[in-house]
Amino acid sequence: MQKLQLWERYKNRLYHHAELELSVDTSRMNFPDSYLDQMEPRLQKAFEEMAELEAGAIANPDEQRMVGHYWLRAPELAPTAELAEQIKAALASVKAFASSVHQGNIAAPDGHRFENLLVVGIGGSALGPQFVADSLGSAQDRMKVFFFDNTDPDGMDKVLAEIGSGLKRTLTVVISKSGGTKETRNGMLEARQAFEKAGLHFAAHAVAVTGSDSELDRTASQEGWLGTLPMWDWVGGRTSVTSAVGLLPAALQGIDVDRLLAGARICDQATRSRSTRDNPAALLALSWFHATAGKGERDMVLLPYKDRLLLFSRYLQQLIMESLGKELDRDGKKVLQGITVYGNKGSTDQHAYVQQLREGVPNFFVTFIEVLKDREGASMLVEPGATSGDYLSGFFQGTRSALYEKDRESVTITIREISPASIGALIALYERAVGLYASLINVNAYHQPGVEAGKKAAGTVLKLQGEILEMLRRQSERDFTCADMAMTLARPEEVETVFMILRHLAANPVHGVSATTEEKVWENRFRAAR
Ligand SMILES: O=P(O)(O)OC[C@H]1O[C@H](O)[C@H](O)[C@@H](O)[C@@H]1O
Repeated sequence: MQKLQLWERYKNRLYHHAELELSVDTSRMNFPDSYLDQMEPRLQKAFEEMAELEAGAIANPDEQRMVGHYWLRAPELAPTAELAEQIKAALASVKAFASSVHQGNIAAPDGHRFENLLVVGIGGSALGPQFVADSLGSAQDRMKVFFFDNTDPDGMDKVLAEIGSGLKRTLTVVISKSGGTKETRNGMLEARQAFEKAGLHFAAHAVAVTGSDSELDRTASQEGWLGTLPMWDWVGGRTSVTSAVGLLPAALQGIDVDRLLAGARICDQATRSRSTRDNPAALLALSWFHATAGKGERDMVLLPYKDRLLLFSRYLQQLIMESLGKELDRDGKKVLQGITVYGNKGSTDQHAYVQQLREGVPNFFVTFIEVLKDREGASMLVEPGATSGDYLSGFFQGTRSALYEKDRESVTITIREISPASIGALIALYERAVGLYASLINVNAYHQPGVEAGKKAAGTVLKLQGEILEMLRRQSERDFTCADMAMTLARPEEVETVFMILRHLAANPVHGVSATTEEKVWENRFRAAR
């Protein structure tokens, strides 16, 4: 298509929201103009399902749950007055807690204000808080934020080393909706040990965000933590960033959570429109449907031209892939659905994988995110008439054109600046797009049955490890190959798992297991150290 024709298509298709200063440009998606009309009946059905969801329908039938993240930004829309009150009360508690911490009314045991924040969580209980912290943080933050988002001991040591002697002025927020996630429990225990080693009483440094009466809730109350903020079963982990999960860390960091919520609320209003052309989330969902043939046939590459949006693709990976990646559709038919999401940031990726995007396997579409405002304050000229930010803009436009010339399609989202409101709007935009797209492809976006399999299998491995350790200790006079051990435990079919457990045990001193080094690594002999 010629440049001027594309310009016409740009003007024809551009969605712009004046108050949010947000645009969605689908002109570089090659669907015909008739596509929207053709998809209209399916879209209307999706809008209807969304309205039912917002009115409190059981939108997650597998878990018999309502899906209410939109109410978090507009409590008056919650289906009962009681829920509305709970949402308002939780927000008030978040703000009151953060303000007490900032004012020193809730202080470190040495009487000083808390200066650091250690957030312990995983999945939806970490990705949203991390994205918000990274996109909106600054040198003026009220607290410096750190994360434990895994059960990797070395990763935790690295964070603790960074905090160093600052631990005595560190507040720990442990976040888990279910309150039973092992990685988070381990992170909490490791944090507690670090505090105790430093002679500090963990409970005086800890606050929880969790569901009522969860394991974490009970621990927090038995040990007398500083507080507990609620999570509800009608908020999914991956859509929990506008609940206390995201708001408490953000408020403690000093981010204006009211503006974040306001941005999300305004975007929610816009994406409730049943007029497809006026609904930016519907336009995104339709673009995804077009690009992937409604079957995940192409990957979604996210290229935000802004360092502060680096973690957006990681955040969206969970939101999109956990919501859409489903074996069965809502009628129980095998569909193997999903959209693969990856990306970092432009212009950086230009020097990494954009080569393949332009010339290699055409199995993707791009979402560019353009941010008009370069920085606070003035910019130097890096050459006559051009700043670093002008270059960033030039590289964005150049890549968009270069890809389009080679028939690589893209959507561009433009925002004026990075602010709590625009981050809230981006979050809400994608939450809605995922919900609408899930309706279009008839999958339940609000459950994650596949995640349980790995958790159960990990439980089996840990149980087998217990049996192996017991056997090594009981028969400490002898050594075992993995095959011996599997036979001795009467689990010959588990020999590979036994080998992997033994190899890991011997690599770490805590269990007191030693290994010989044989020519073939699977013939190594293991014994309990005497
Ligand atoms: O908040 P939690 O209950 O600890 O859950 C943390 C994460 O764990 C799971 O594996 C789910 O798949 C995620 O959706 C969830 O966000």
